[in-house]
This record gives sequence, C-alpha cells and structure tokens, in this order.
Amino acid sequence: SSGASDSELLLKVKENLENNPGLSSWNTSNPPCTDGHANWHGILCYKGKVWGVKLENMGLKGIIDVESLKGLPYLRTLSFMNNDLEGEWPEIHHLIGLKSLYLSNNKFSGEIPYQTFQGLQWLKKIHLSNNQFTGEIPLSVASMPRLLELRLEGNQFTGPIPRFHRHRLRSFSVANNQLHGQIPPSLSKFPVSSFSGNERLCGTPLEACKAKTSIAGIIVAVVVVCVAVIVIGAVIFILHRRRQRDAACVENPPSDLRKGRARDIGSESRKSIRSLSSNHSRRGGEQMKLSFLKDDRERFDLQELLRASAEILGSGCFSSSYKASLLNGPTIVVKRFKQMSNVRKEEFEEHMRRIGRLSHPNLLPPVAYYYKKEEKLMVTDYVQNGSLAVRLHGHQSLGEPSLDWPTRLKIVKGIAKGLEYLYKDMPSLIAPHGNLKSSNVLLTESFEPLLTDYGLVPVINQELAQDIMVIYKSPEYLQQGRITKKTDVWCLGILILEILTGKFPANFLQQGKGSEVSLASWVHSVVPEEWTNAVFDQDIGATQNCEGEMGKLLKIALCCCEGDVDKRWDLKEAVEKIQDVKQRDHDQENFYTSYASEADMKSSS
Ligand SMILES: Nc1ncnc2c1ncn2[C@@H]1O[C@H](COP(=O)(O)OP(=O)(O)OP(=O)(O)O)[C@@H](O)[C@H]1O
Repeated sequence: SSGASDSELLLKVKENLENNPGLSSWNTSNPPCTDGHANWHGILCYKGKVWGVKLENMGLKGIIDVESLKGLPYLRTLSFMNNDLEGEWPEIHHLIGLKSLYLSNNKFSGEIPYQTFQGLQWLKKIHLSNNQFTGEIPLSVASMPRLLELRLEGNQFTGPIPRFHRHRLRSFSVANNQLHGQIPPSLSKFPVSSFSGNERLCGTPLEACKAKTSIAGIIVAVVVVCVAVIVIGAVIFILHRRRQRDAACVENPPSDLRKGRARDIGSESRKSIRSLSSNHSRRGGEQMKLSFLKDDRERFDLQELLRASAEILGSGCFSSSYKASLLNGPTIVVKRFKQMSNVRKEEFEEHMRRIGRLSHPNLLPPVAYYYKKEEKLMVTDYVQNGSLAVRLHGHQSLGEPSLDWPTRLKIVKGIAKGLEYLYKDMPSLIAPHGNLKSSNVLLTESFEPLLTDYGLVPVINQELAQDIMVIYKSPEYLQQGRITKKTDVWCLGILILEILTGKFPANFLQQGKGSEVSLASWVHSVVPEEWTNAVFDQDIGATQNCEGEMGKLLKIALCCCEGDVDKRWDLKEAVEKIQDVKQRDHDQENFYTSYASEADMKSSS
C-alpha cells in the first residue's frame, strides 16, 4: 500500500533529475520495492520499504527533490556520488531519519546553512568532498552525537574548523580548502593528509601556530580589551534592568502548585473577592450584568456570583482565577484579568464574542464576560482535573498518580488539535493562541486537554504583554523583537518538552544567562542514547518499550523549537507529525533500534 505513494514520490525525484536514462526502471509498472527486493535501479529496500536511494556514477544533472524524499519515512541513506548535480545545498534537514549522506564529486556550490544538521540526530556519515561549497563549515556538524565520518575535502570552505566536543569521528578530512586558524586539539589525532592544502591552518598535526606579537598586534589587543569591557558593562546593565523589570512579574510554577491546591478560601482570595464585590455593589444592579456568550446557558448575575462560596485557584502575572459554586447551579471559574486596562469596551466585547463563537472539543470557551473600565472578568466552566501544570509538577503533593505515557501522548495530540482549530478559525491573529503553557491546559475527567487563555494578545496591555505572555519568550522575539505565525509552534514545542521531561520551562529561562537558554537547548545538550535515563520524566513509570515513540515525539518537539523561524515547521506540519506518533506499535518501536542498525550494517557493507 505504501508502495504506491513511494513510487509517486520517487517519480517526482526522477522528474527533477536531468540526464536520467539510467532510471528507465523507475516507472509505474512495478513498485520500487517488493519485500526485501528492489525493482527499481538504485533503490535499497528492506521489508518492502525504501530505506536507501543510491544513484552513483550516472552523469545525473538537476536537483535533489528533498520535498519528495521527505515523504519516505524509512529513508536512511542517500547517495548521489559522482554525478554532475549542481546548485545550492539541498534542504537535507527535512530528512530527519537520515543515517548517511553521500554527495561527493558533484558540482554543488554556495554556503551550507550553519544549522542544517541540527535536528539530524541519526546521521553517521557525511561525504561532501570535491564540490564547490563556500563559506564556513556549518557549526551544527560539530555537535552531532553519532557522527563517525565527515569528508569535506576539495571544497572552498573558509574560516576556522569548528570545535567538536566529545566526538566519535573515525574518518575526517578538510584537506584542500581555504580554512585558517588552529586545528582544535580534539582533531589533532587525525593525519596530516586530513588537513593539508589549507595554507593558513596550523597546530598539531601541522606546524605549531605562531604567536604574533608585533606592536600593531598589541595595539589591536588593547583596543579589543577596551571594547570588551564596554560591551560587558553594557550587557550587565541591560541584564540588571531586565531582571528588575522581570522581578515585577516572574513566571513561576502555578501558585496553586506551590501552595498545594487551596481547598478553602484563603485570606488573599477573600480580600480579592471582597474588593471585587465592593467595586461593583456601589453601582446599580443594571450595570452589574454579565454578558453571556451562548444562548443555551442558564443565566446568573454578578451578585449571585459574589454570594457563592469561592476559592482561589491561582494567580499568575496575567490573571487571578477563582472557583465559585453557584447555588443549585454549575461550578464555574471567574478569571480576573490584571493587565487589560487599556482596552476599550467595544474592542473587548467584540473580541470576547469572537472567542465565544469558537467551538472545539479541545477548547474551553468563555461562558460570559464582564467589562468595566477598571475590571475585566471572564467566566468559564470549572474543569474537573485542574491544569496540566499541576498534574505534571504537583501530583506528588496532591497525592495523585503521575501521568503515564499513553495519557501524555493523548494530551499532546489534543493540544495539537485545539491549536490547529484556532489557526483555522482565527487566521487574522499572528499568534492565535499566544499564551500556550501548561497552566493554560486544563484536563477533563477523561484527561482530554482543553486550551484556555487563547486569542488574548490583541486585548492585553501591549507594554506589559512582553513580560507576561509565552510568545514573547520565543527566540525570535528575544533576538529580533518579532513574533510570527510560527511562534505558537515554538510554544507548542516547549510544552511538549515539558510534558515529556516533567521539567518546568520557566526554570530554564530564569537560570539561563542569555536568550538562547531554554528547555530545548538543555534537551539538545543530551545525546539521544541518554534520553531514556536523563531526559524523559522518570515519573512516566513503566514505558513498555515505548521509548521509540517517545523519542519520536521528543524530536518533533525539538523541530518545533528550531530557533531559526524560517526553518521551523509551520503549525500544519507540526500537527501532522504529532498525529503520526503511534500508540505502541511494534514496527515503530523498532524503528530506530534493530531495524536501523540492520539497515546501517547493509549500508556499510
Ligand atoms: N476553568 C478552570 N477549571 C479548573 N481550573 C482552572 C480553570 N481555569 C484556571 N484554573 C486553574 O487556575 C490556575 C490559575 O489560572 P490563571 O489562568 O489565573 O493563572 P496562570 O495560568 O497560572 O497564569 P497566567 O496568569 O499567566 O495565565 C491555573 O493554574 C489552573 O490550575
């Protein structure tokens, strides 16, 4: 069944290759693979699946159609060695399962984007020799956990050789390029021939680097030190200012988690509710009407709400939430927004109506709202199992069992569906959610997730929004001061990492010394072999060989957290990938273990 679509994809690949008479066997009369046997030239099959495309020495021209290759889920090895392919670096980073890549002896040119290898955790062999690549050696190649072979000789690479930390390279060459600087000590065990032909490269195994101490050098050094001192001073000043500003509203684990869930009305909440009521009881009854958003709801007024027994659920930077049980009525939650003093009545109402019209099994819609210049409230139904944040981080103090893997996966899938719906129904918003985090995901009795606090970016006070909402913690905002349609995808990625690791993302932002420090960069720093022991939340409990699927979801999350927005998946792609993750499927389980190693054995033989 997958044969049909594999053929279609490969025929597209063929279409993009010129001078391809050698590919006459690529046609629709046979599928590319029948069991372990290949019907098409240059296709490597395993159990009926295409795991390799090996088109060498064929005089091929044209381009590699990565977009189509991306559709082959079992593709592990790609070779186009010894052809006449030209043009820019193919967008290999889409082929996340790739284990070996052979493009040597072609005419590829231009720079290789520095992050191109970042998500390619399984790559063991990269052969790019004898092309016309320019620019620096992409930095991401130096942090690939499994890399064994890297052949870059015979190009026009410039700049220094990146530092490889804890590498396992057994074959390495950068000979005959235009590299300069010192050879990193971790590579000095390779022979002279790995480095020769770069005039300005020095250090073992080549000649030692000369220390240049001319007067000009000293002057330059003094200037550099002065500039550094000024820059460091400025950075300390900015950080200090930022810390002062953040202190006003630090993102913390939800307050209900820190205190344990309040069962009774605390003094804080009593005071707040009383202030709420005194603010309003002065006014005529008519003004105290709640505006209901749906016709099918039983009405109640603010007075009734204020008389009900209430308990504070939690209080964040953005709102405080109270649970109230109406006499003979439903249990509801009143959310009191703190940072909306600038929004005008018509705007607020229009916006509430817009949000109120949305309806999806994974959204918690507002039931009613209340607008006064100095007070904005939103009423929703109370959701039985509380927030995901509490379930993930506070289950022990609540004496509740932790979430197992199937439940976590179900929650992730539900969140993705809710977000997809928001994107379809609020296309005019840049960030249709804007504040996606675990305390804004509530859980029903059957652990179906419900998103809340969505679509509020336009009505919140803009000067404070950047301290409060999750989109403004994204790399694109911190580095370039912008948010995009993909910013919610970054939030989704961080949320999935939180669900898989059990770690609270804000802790990383606070510890980090720069904008790049996040839960994602922490996960990136751990090699995949260690994921089971060091990354996945140990509270998930027995995983019954689901690590394969868990790893897959973790990689999806890392792709969502891609720092370069242009390369980050859009929401549609992220959702598709998430829905593809299977609940315990044996084929998938072995995907990266026995199957992949068998495939690799074949490729190395
Ligand atoms: N409808 C609801 N049903 C059950 N619990 C809720 C509901 N709405 C909110 N909560 C709980 O109330 C807590 C406080 O929510 P609230 O939205 O006021 O603040 P927050 O999400 O922690 O932070 P922020 O103010 O940044 O949104 C949440 O952690 C959640 O546990």
